[in-house]
Amino acid sequence: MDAAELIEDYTPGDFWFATSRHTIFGSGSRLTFTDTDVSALSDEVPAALAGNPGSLAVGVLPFDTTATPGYLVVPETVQVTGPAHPAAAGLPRLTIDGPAAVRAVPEPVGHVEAVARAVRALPDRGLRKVVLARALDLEFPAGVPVRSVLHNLVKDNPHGYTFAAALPGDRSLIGATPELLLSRSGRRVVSHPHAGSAPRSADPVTDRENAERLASSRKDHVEHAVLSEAIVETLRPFCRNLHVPSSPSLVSTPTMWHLSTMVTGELVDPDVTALHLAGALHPTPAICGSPTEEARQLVGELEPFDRGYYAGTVGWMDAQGDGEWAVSIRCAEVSESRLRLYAGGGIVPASDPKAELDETSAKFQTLLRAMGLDL
Ligand SMILES: C=C(O[C@@H]1C=C(C(=O)O)C=C[C@H]1O)C(=O)O
Repeated sequence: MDAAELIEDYTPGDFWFATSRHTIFGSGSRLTFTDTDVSALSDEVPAALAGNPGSLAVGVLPFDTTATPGYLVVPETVQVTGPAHPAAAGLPRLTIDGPAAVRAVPEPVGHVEAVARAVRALPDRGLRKVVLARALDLEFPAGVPVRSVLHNLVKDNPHGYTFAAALPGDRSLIGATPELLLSRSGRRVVSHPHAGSAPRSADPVTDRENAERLASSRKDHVEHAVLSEAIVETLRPFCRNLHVPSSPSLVSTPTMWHLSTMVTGELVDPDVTALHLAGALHPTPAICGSPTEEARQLVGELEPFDRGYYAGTVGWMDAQGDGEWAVSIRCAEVSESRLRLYAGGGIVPASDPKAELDETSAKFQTLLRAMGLDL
């Protein structure tokens, strides 16, 4: 069965991870690991996989790994097939009945105020960058049509990582992110951090202008450098031959332009697993800030909600320690009848609060489009 057909078998609770290389689909749970200690998970999961060469562990780490448990399962069955695209582009678009209610958390004006406070707080607290997010709560009294949303997300997103993962309490995390936190294949390690953003436009001239403005924006290059430096600093002790391009590249999703840097390296110790490296990198300044602890503190003061599994990581690891972990952004947490959608952006001293609000609105489009909504 190819991935475009496999998507029809998805039901909430399953694991779905589609990349341009392959599609991983896991069902049921043979073992479950849940812990607020990432280093404990990094020990327990490989130990449980050892001796089962074909087995995989799949799941999520939250934004705040000390407050919210990481959640990984060894599925009963795993199917690995080729990439969903190009076949998925030919899937029909599924119609989704609109939500009964939509609520912004905070209201847009509240996010503008929070960004303005963050801009003022940065120099006072010695921060180079902080990432602030907002949420949209959508109510679907007849139940969130998770499979249809995932189907449309897969159809719309040929690149990056389109995912659905089980969360504790019969909830799911669903989204399509462009950003790779970490992959490991044998000794080869890759991280593809993204920071610096501009919206896509249906008008090709405006679209090109947005891209060019981003490519030459000093503010966005500063925001990006804070991130790429942190990734390199964390990976350096683990790697030899770390390759870091001297300047970021312009990349796009169907809804956003970004600056990105493809970092590659070779592991010194081949026993260091993908999950261990992902845990060492997380939370990066793509979704938290720098310095990390001070930024996390400011996020807690300025955001009126718990991020849960947004701005964490989602992925898989096998018995050899290979795996892929994507940054869980452009995503929503789904329960029976409620979908909470999140979007954030990096704030540096040169950030403009209204532009930051617009950036989060543009980032919501990944999920809103998949639901056929124009909000
Ligand atoms: C935090 C998000 O995105 C991150 C923030 C970016 C930015 O500030 O420019 C760009 C890509 C992501 O690393 C999000 O989409 O919610």
